[in-house]
Amino acid sequence: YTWPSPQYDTLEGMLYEGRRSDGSSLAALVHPCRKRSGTLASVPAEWLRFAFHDMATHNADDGSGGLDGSLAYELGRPENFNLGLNQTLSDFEAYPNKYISRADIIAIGAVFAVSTCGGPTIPFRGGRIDTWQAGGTGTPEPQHDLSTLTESFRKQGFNQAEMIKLVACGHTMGGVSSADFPQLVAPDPKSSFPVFDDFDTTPSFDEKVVTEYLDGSTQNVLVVGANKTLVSDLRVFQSDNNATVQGLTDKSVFQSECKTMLGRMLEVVPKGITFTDEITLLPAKVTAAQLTFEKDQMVFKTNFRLTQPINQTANANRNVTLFWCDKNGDNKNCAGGKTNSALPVKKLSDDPNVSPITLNMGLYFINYNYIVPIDTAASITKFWFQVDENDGSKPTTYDNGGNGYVIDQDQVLFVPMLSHVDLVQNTTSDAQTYTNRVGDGFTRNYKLVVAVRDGTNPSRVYADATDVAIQGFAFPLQTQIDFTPDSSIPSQSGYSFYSGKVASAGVQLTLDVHAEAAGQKYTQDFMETQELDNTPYVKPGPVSVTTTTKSSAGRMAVPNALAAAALLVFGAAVVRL
Ligand code: HEM
Repeated sequence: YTWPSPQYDTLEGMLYEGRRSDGSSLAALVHPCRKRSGTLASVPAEWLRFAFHDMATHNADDGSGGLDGSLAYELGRPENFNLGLNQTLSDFEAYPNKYISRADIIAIGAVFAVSTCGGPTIPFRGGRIDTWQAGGTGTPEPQHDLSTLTESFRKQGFNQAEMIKLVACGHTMGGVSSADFPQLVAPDPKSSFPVFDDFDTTPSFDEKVVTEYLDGSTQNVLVVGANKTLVSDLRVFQSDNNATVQGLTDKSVFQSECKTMLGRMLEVVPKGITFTDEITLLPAKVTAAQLTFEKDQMVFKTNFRLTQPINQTANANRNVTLFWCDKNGDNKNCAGGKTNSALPVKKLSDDPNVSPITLNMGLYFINYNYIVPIDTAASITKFWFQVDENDGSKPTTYDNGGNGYVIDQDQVLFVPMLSHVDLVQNTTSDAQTYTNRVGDGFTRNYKLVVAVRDGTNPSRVYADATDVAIQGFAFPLQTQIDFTPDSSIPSQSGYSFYSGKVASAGVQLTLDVHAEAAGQKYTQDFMETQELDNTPYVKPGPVSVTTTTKSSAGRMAVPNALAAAALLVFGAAVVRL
């Protein structure tokens, strides 16, 4: 792993922090093994079933279908009539973006669902690609006979024993609803909510579905229901004389078989898709690195995330220091032996419940936030971190494998604090000009500002704008915005400002900002727009400049401790002005 790996970084964040960067949490919708308010339906069961039904239209014979988000357009089919599937769709709407497809969100949802209810942690790889239309058919239904069911699973890529395992692993959570199958579950005339008959006696992800079936105590209506046409679990489980289910009664075998089978299920995708590597937790992670302007000052903002075992507090004496080198001038790339450094402006500890996956690993996160002023003439070329526990042990340097975390350009910079969004109802004439909107929602009208470094002389300043997080999984926004010089914003410290406009019905617009100049293209990738001029302003922290006596250019000779005698420490104002 080398930073930046934007797709990996984004998927890792969603999986292990369970939320978008603005804090909006996907994991909190399902964790801890939640029931929905009102219906008291099992949210994890609904999410797991959603993944199964999206996948189930895969056809191994021609490689079509699979986990591709097509279920969003198939909810009108009888096999998908279910309130839970519709609610799950709206649970997921706000989370996909340029780097996390809707289908990846569906898979992550299934991983969370299993894990938060005591099931195994299913390994996750990303890279699924979305479709924006309904796909083929073939989802199994309870009235299907055994050969139809077996054929349906064969097309999904599973043999008979695997079918049995998958059904057992799926039907350990949730149950059958009187709203959908009144022939199996009698509605309660006194209640406005449907009645759920659970598949087994526990809401958790466990082997009870199998052991209760085998010991004859099961209340699973797909086994013991009065309507014998609809008892598909009985047909499936006994199709090999119970041999496969008998192999699933042990707790740890059930967990490990389901980990394998559900892991495979989540990787049934249309042909031609290349998965990422398995997304494993990054023990030390740089997030939200951005060079921008805030209140007439160029600033560099970033966050450094460390893990901490639950039940252990982080060492209170620990110093986590951000270091960086100038990009221009005498001290270019720290060649003059001078290194800039700063301590965090904020330290935030995450709740261990941030994601069921991280919780199950026994970890939580500590985030060190940095905001430092950058002199525009000197600018910044790369940064790194040093963690000093101040307990006599050697400090640890995190420098991206030796090269530092490189900021590859300062020619074009997105300026969230000067950008603005207005939320307008779709009925207003302003929104009518925007064709890609959903009937009943809102449109966000954005005014976006970028700073262009003087001397760049761009022939074009523009952004690729993407918004996939749209209500009802409407066709996503993928468009280009042109930016033009904006004389209403005074230029400052060698930068001039450009602005552009876009409208989106979604809630997660991101921008890849570009400036083209003299055959060069400068890009700031994946800039988020959730906070814009509502970004809370935090004054940049003080900067120190440390001078090392022996600094070999190119190699990062990090001073051992800021307090070491050889170092000269100044306040920012002293050094920079
Ligand atoms: C023979 C294949 C299958 C059939 C015929 C089948 C049928 C059903 C039926 C009729 C329901 C009740 C739905 C309702 O009340 O609206 C249900 C629920 C459920 N199914 Fe399946 N299913 C099959 C396989 C699977 C698989 C392979 C999984 C996942 C791995 C799965 C996961 C679930 C879950 C989690 C629920 C509970 C949903 C809730 O409580 O909201 N099913 N299934």
